[in-house]
Amino acid sequence: MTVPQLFYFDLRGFGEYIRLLFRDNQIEFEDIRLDHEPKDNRLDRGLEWQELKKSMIFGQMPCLKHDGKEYVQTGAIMRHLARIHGLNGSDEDEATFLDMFFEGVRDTRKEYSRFIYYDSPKREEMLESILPRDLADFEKLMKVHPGEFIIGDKPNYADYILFEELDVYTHLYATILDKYPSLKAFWVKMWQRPNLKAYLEKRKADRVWINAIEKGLD
Ligand SMILES: N[C@@H](CCC(=O)N[C@@H](CS)C(=O)NCC(=O)O)C(=O)O
Repeated sequence: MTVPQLFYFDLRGFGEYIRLLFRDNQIEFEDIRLDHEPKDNRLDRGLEWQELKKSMIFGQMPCLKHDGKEYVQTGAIMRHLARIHGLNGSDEDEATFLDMFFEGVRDTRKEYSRFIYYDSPKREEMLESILPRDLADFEKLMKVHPGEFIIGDKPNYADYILFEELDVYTHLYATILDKYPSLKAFWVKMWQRPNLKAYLEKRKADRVWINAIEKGLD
């Protein structure tokens, strides 16, 4: 059994959900971060994205390589890891609930990406309309199952995307979670998890980008 290799840019982005899952569960992996700057495409370990892109199944990352196999598409990678590491709930119903959460959070992320890259929606629309609408939905869903996480007392795979995206939104507006007590408690709890804490603090100190530098976020 070899160590899985995660290929992604030197950003948080979609790759961060996978990194958080690995870190929190103390699963050894190689975090291969390619330089995302188009100006000089010299990449980590001499890899060059435009070159590597040609070998990627859909020409994009994240990509997980393990034991001679290649997995792409963020959701597929997360669910693959969820199934093999017991992070997919305890039955079909819970697994589907986690999928609903995952897809819902991704839909919000699509709006965020359009804001970041195309300035449409505008910041005001994100803060005054899109995020309040979506966060209220997540807050409601968060209460369906007892416990501090999406389901019960331990994170499953969808908890990592939820945590990452909530964290990104606090960079947009620091107190954005204050109106959503379950989401805020969850976000605080995740920050305190011992295996994540050290990584998150280092990430903060390293100022790893959240695809938002254009908007002056850090
Ligand atoms: N549907 C894919 C989308 C992946 C994607 O958009 N990857 C972007 C980075 S977040 C990428 O590789 N961009 C570089 C390129 O397209 O050349 C997924 O969910 O993983």
